[in-house]
Amino acid sequence: MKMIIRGGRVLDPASGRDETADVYIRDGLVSGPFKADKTTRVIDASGKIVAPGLVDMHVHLREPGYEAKETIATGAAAAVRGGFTGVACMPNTDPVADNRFIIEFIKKRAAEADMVNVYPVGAVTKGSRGGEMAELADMRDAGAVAFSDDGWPVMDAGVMRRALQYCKMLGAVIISHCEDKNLAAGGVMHEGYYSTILGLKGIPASAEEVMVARDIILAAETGCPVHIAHVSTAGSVALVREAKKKGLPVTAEAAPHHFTLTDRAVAEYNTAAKVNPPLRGEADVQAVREGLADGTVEVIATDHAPHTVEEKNVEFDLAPFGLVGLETAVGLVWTELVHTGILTPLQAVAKLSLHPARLLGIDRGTLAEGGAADITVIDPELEETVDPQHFAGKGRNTPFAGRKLKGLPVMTIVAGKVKYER
Ligand SMILES: NC(=O)N[C@@H](CC(=O)O)C(=O)O
Ligand SMILES: [Zn+2]
Ligand SMILES: [Zn+2]
Repeated sequence: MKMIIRGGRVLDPASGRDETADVYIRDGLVSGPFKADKTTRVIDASGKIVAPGLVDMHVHLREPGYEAKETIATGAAAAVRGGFTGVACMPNTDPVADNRFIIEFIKKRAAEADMVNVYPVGAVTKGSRGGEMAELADMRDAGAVAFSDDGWPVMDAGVMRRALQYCKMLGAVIISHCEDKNLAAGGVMHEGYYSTILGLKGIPASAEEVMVARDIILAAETGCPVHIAHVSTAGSVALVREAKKKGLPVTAEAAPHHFTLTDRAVAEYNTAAKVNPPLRGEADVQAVREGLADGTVEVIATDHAPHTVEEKNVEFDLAPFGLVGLETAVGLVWTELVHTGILTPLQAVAKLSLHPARLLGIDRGTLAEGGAADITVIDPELEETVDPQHFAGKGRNTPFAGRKLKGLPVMTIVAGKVKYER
């Protein structure tokens, strides 16, 4: 199958390319120019952005074990509808992805779904219980792209230090869910004005920040890279910024909900706004935006965390943490960051494709000739009101229902095949 995507604004952050051009696809790869014949599909992309396929380095696909929330197939469908050609899935499944057999199972399921590239993340510790280290080398060998106990922190600094040293040897990054369990204990939302008003137990900013500081100290001491998942506070952004200034191997990601919403979204005890780390205050949201703008936060990742309606439809205290993000991410990035001038389109695309691909060490995130034809086409002017009933994923737990978004994915191409078309 041959394809020509004509006349779009081609953005390729790897080369800084930003120009109106045609993109050619042949045999699943980006190719040099050729003449269209009867077998060539020609797509008119005028007025649209043509970007390397977007990579979400932080999603929860829930399989094995929690198939009522999501499966690899439904998560993959949500991904392509959201403009993503690749997703890295977290190991907090049942059983936990802490050995090569689960990693292989995930890859097999992903191949059967034949929709999107799925990059499994292996657990740092057995069962993600924070004690004994998991079989990292074995999982790496089976295809784990990174390691994380996401959902839980690695509370024991000694274990974290040893895991970092291992991961450096393996050439894989550790993705750290920064949460001091003692400081966060029992909290269900951000500790601040709204937690007081609502009478809900708060999670202080310090619960995140002491762990970010610890991980930076360990990265400095060992020289091993650490990636901070879902940064949510002004203090975390400042710590990462300082670490980078010192040249330490520290990177960070932010989720759309953390650069868009404050803890005010919880005000009607809306469990769709219950997430970990929690939605923070105004100054935190501002700081995350500044961190994105100045390059401190180089990745945007959704932390797509589907739960069933039944699980979320309970008292706020009892509801699970997490919200779905795959199908609203591009719209939120464009509406909140690009149309507002915080990021250029090229910067936004870099944070959604090239940067996560580089961190995971995968051969994606560029439109260079000869590479896999994973491509996302975005209409920056297209508007839509979020309606969770239209989601391809199983989760309906979004705090963005009814919100108007401008800038949406209109075509998702994986290895030269159109997997989503609006
Ligand atoms: N973010 C969340 O609120 N929940 C995630 C776990 C996590 O990312 O820490 C989940 O698995 O549901
Ligand atoms: Zn987490
Ligand atoms: Zn997560």
